[in-house]
Amino acid sequence: MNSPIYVLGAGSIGSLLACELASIPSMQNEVVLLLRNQVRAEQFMAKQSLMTIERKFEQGSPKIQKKLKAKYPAELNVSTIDNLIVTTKTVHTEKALSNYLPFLNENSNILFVQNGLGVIEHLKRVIWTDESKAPNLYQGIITHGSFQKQDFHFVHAGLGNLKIAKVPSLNKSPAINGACVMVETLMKSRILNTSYLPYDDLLISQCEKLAVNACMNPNTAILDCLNRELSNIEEVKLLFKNIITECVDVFFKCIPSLSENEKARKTLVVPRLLEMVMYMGFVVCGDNSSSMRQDTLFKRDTEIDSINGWIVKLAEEVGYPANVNKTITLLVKARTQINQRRI
Ligand SMILES: NC(=O)C1=CN([C@@H]2O[C@H](COP(=O)(O)OP(=O)(O)OC[C@H]3O[C@@H](n4cnc5c(N)ncnc54)[C@H](OP(=O)(O)O)[C@@H]3O)[C@@H](O)[C@H]2O)C=CC1
Ligand SMILES: CC(C)(CO)C(=O)C(=O)O
Repeated sequence: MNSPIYVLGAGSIGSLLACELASIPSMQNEVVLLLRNQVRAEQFMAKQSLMTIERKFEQGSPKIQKKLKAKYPAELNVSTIDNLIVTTKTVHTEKALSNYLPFLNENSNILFVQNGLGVIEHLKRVIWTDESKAPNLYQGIITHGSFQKQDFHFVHAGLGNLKIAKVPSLNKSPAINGACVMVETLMKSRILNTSYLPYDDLLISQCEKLAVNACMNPNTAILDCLNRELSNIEEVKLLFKNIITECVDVFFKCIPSLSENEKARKTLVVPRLLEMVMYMGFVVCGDNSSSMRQDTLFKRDTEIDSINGWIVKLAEEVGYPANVNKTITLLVKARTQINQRRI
């Protein structure tokens, strides 16, 4: 790798990716965290610039510690950022990215590893309006589970995978649509289990993950419960079925590339997605407190607008009444404000 990989969003997922990258021999001094401000940078330095990841899925929960470089906007002294991974929550993406736009150009590679949909489309509308000058954009879908134990100390609780695809661009030649060196480097990590897919295949996975998040995240936040507490309740199963039915209708009404895709037609079907949601939510991640419940408990804004809210937004554009997802979205926003008002 002849230029650093910057990680914007050194939280549960960003820190996991940064440490796994730093574990690759050729990358030891080539991973740079982009922290929010000088205070955060000083807090990291107070930890001797060590990031800790506990591998809970391995015998004895071994800790890996990596000494990482870290910068904040005012002290970044480079001409360009060639490779950037964005792992902020979706709701913070635009503001976080705004500090680094002067360093990004049409040759830069940006990988977004986030739940939900709509972020890249939004950034293309408000920042990269001329696609010929936009960076090479990649979308990542991650099923690893990670949570913060202490500042700059995270627990890699669930072993999963990372799927990546190049987001199609009208102005980029097909040659550029292959995996860049940053993606190839991520694929060298055994733990991350990274694969590079055609975009149409990734989009199907992204919709599957959205169905899981659209059911599990808001309802655990609204009802303030662990994932597994929603299991074996007929009313929850019916609610999930209604949420997923609206999601599937919107997928095929609003995303042309999906409606023309035979594989999508066979994969994104309600009964199959309902079983996947309950397996992922109640079994694989049953003991988790969902990221959205954690955000409401810690008085943080949630990603609801990129999940159920994105379904509602697309549905409104075609006059489809996604009333279940609309109600869920409103309830999460009410729960968020109730918690934020509490002393
Ligand atoms: N955690 C998980 O298990 C999973 C998460 N995901 C998805 O991955 C994405 C990231 O989630 P996760 O890692 O859990 O989120 P976290 O909240 O743990 O991390 C987000 C990080 O972004 C940082 N950040 C926010 N604004 C800025 C800014 N302006 N400049 C620099 N840094 C900033 C925060 O910094 P600070 O510490 O200073 O607030 C925080 O460390 C989300 O879309 C999530 O849904 C997907 C699958 C599983
Ligand atoms: C699958 C699930 C719901 C696991 O908690 C998740 O992705 C999240 O919490 O964001």
